[in-house]
Amino acid sequence: MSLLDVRDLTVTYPGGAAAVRGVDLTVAAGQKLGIAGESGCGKSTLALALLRLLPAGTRIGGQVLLDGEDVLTMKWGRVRAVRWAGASIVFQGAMHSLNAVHRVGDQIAEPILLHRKATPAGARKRTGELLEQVGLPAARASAYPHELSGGQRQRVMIAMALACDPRLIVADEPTTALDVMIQAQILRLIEQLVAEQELGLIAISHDLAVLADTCDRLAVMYAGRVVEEGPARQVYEDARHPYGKALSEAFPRIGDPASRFAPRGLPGDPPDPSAVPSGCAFHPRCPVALDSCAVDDQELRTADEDRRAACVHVSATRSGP
Ligand SMILES: Nc1ncnc2c1ncn2[C@@H]1O[C@H](COP(=O)(O)OP(=O)(O)OP(=O)(O)O)[C@@H](O)[C@H]1O
Repeated sequence: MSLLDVRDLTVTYPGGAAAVRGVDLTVAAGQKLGIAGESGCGKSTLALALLRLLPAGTRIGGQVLLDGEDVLTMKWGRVRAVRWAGASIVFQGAMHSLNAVHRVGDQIAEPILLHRKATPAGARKRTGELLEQVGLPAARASAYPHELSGGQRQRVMIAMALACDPRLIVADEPTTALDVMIQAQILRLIEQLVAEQELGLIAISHDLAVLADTCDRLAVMYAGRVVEEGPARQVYEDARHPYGKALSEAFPRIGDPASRFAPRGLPGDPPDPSAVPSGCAFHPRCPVALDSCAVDDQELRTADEDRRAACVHVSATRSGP
């Protein structure tokens, strides 16, 4: 059984924005899945739906099976426990997620006291261990968030996410606000923790190159759907869906000086989720769209062993459009 098994997940915000439209995903213990897509494609909504963190009135359909238990139908008391010990989220912008008036050690200790029923001394000890695990001295527990650098704060967020020994970490743009060197350090840290503890990881980013470097598998989202999925490097280097291709060409290719100087942009924007185009949602921006693409929607189908893509061209030729 997979650690996480998402089946036909749909999310519709109050007002009718269909931000996630029928997503299937699996993550095994020790596996790192990257989710890529431009801003507005539904990546954060998907992450929030996994732990039922969406605003009241949002309609969620499908199943989110964490160790076989459906998060979407469990009682709220159980959901709160699962949010720490089952799956934890590391958000972007640690400054906004940490409470400015409390010492970081107290913030890490809080879920340990609450969900692990630890004694204050036990929680303090565990907090020190967690800080060291993320590469900070245990004594930094007494610091306030503003006394730490951006990278250190993000390390604290990771320590907090690990506080109750979750099985799955969801990292939503965890390094976006950091400079490139610190980004790389934080990503290496997440990779190392995932490997050591056999955690599952969902890493969310608009940057396919970063995800290809960090993850085992990649799912590309467009207009609330996964349009392409497969082994990370293969999806990055040889995408089968025209959107995956455009996205990988929009970023400099690591180790390829020619493309570093000529990243191609992707004209237009993802659609408003309240008015998703008919047929394949990508057709208005697609360079290889057929007339039928405005009418016929495409399901994800096997493009090659271990790879899936939702494009009319995929079944026509093995190497795609
Ligand atoms: N509370 C809300 N009510 C209505 N629509 C929303 C709400 N939150 C997000 N949306 C819409 O849902 C769509 C998906 O947003 P989401 O934040 O999930 O995308 P994303 O791919 O994570 O983008 P980003 O990288 O900018 O976070 C967007 O069009 C957004 O405007």
